[in-house]
Amino acid sequence: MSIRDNFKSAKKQYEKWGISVEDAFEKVKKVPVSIHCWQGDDIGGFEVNQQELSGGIDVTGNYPGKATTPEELRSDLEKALSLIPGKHRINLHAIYAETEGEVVDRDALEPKHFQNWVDWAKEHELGLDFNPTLFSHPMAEDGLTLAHPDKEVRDFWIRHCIQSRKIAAYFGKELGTQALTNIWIPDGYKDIPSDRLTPRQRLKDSLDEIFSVEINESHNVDAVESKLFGIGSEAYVVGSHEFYMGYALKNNKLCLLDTGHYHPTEMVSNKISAMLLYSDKLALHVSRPVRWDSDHVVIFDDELREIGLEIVRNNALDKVMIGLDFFDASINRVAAWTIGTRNMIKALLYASLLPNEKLKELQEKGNFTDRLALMEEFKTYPFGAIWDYYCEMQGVPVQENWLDEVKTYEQSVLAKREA
Ligand SMILES: C[C@H](O)[C@H](O)[C@@H](O)C(=O)CO
Ligand SMILES: [Mn+2]
Repeated sequence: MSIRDNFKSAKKQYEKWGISVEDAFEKVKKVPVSIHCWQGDDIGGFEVNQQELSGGIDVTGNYPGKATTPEELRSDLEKALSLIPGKHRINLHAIYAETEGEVVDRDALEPKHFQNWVDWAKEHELGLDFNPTLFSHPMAEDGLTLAHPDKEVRDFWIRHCIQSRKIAAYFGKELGTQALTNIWIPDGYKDIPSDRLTPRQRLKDSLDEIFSVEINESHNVDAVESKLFGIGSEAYVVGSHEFYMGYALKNNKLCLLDTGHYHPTEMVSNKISAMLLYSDKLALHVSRPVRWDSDHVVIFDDELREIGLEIVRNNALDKVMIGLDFFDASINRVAAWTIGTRNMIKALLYASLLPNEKLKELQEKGNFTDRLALMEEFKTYPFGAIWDYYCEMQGVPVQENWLDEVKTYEQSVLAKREA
């Protein structure tokens, strides 16, 4: 049977429940996923004085073919994008600036240092998002940045964040699509602090200073990303969830929830509806923590499906800004992007093909037997045939056929790069 024949027969099964597959396609097709550039080079970046990765995050693996220039990274992204259905965004970190061999410190970065990215994004009709990089830098050596006791250090990072927002606003203006600037800082302590309040007070003051600079909101929106712990900040993280949730609500900023930044049994899917009751928008870093914030490639697992469901059934596709954040250097990096991003989109399509209204109704009536039965049965509905047809319609490889393209790219491009 052809992809189309499989699709036609699968579609009938969903239609039994009044589910329009075409409507689901239309809905999902419009959702941009912000694809993080840093999977392509293990968060190395292109600074002239490149520093070791710091900030309590780690990339493991040494798969050959890592991008070492902006051109290589963009070429790898293009390859991945050609295998992913839909139109998406690319998420940059400040360390991906191109300064033509000149040493430009982070607090002096300007939009012009990202002009190549903007030109490339225009050419490929992509939106761009941005992150100031408050790690892998001598000024972040002791693991403290915006909450540092030394005002000179704080001021340096405040300037960097202000510049970052200006860069993102430039992206938004040039590309005609609002950029998201997400601030994540590593600040914390390895061991039990004797004062939790003072660093948090300093972080609050630093953020106030950063956001006191007015930026055109139609070009840029700001988010703050919390974390539970990192390597070297096991006992205390200044920017905890409660800290940023309070800050974001009070100051009209977006909370960014990274799925790897909570206690292992605490699920981001369970937070979305609660947070959307109090803020119009929310941002995500979809990742896969394996026992810790390990940033494994996103797979089509229970939590990803649940995140998709929470976004879809609460009509929040335009309220939740979906970004990815994983980095695996033990596998082909183009494949990593392709797997993780296809899975994210797959989860949204899966969620759009559930009888969500009926399931809500069953819950309201207290009919938990039917609710569970249907939710379980739908897991083995012929979703694969629908997904395959969606990929075909979107002009990207069906099933694992994309892997052949990655292998060809590996042989013809990645394998020729210097180790
Ligand atoms: C590159 C990092 O993953 C990113 O800046 C941050 O979002 C994070 O999740 C740190 O754990
Ligand atoms: Mn993150």
